[in-house]
Amino acid sequence: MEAVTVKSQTGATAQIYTHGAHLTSWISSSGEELIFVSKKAIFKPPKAIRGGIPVCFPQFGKLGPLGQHGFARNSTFTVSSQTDCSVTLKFRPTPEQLEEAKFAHRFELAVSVTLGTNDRGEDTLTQTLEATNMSDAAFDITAALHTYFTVSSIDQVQITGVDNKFLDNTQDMKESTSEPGPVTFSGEVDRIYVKTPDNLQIVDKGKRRTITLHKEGLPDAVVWNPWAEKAKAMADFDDEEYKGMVCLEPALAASGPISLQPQQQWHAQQVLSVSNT
Ligand SMILES: O=P(O)(O)OC[C@H]1O[C@H](O)[C@H](O)[C@@H](O)[C@@H]1O
Repeated sequence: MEAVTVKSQTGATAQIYTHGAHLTSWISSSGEELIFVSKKAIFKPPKAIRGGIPVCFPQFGKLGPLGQHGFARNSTFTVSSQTDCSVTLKFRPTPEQLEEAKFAHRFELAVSVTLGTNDRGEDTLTQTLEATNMSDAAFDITAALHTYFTVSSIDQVQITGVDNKFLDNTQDMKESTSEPGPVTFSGEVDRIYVKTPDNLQIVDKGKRRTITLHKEGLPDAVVWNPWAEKAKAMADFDDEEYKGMVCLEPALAASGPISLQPQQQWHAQQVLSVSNT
């Protein structure tokens, strides 16, 4: 499978597969891998790669009639432009792909990844989505950047920025509440936090590292760790790997869908930055 590598001026790198415009690695300028990919991941289309950043589009999860997380992550993109530190990949489904996905509308989805630094000198990764409705009727979209972060140990991790109310996907999206304060992990977590602030953090005490996730156009945030039982049930995920990963996914999920009118464009992005504490 074809992949592109981009490099920042400070030596950070990222790898993006054309299959799904799927980012599978982001190595900081100090040489740390920040993204989790399962050692059992299957690199064979149309299967989505387990880990990295699957692009969920035009549907998040089961929030619509399509297959889980839509079909962009199962489809091959083409590289439309590239520089040393940036790449843009595009996907325009063919009539056959639309038929197979049972989706009636033509669209183009562009995914860009750009590496840089912010004004504090921290490594940044900016990932943008730009969708254009190329059909003559409106259609509904939900979406997510399903980001798998690698962590020292899940019991050393806290997610801050979300409040304590969420929809619990382990209980049919029941409205639930946790203790106030950061999210911690001691069992399966599969939650949609609706309309969160746009800055969220993954605080990894074990690695003494904080990743800040700034999102735009993606009002919700999904937090996921499958824990032991679900890990065992996934063929492309090793039984113990849940201890070394967490997903924090900026999403247009429960706040959606958005109706995209003919010729209308929709933009969204996440900017990840990393600091050592
Ligand atoms: O197995 P996948 O289709 O890649 O989905 C992996 C996970 O994605 C999201 O985080 C959902 O909230 C979970 O319910 C789902 O299990």
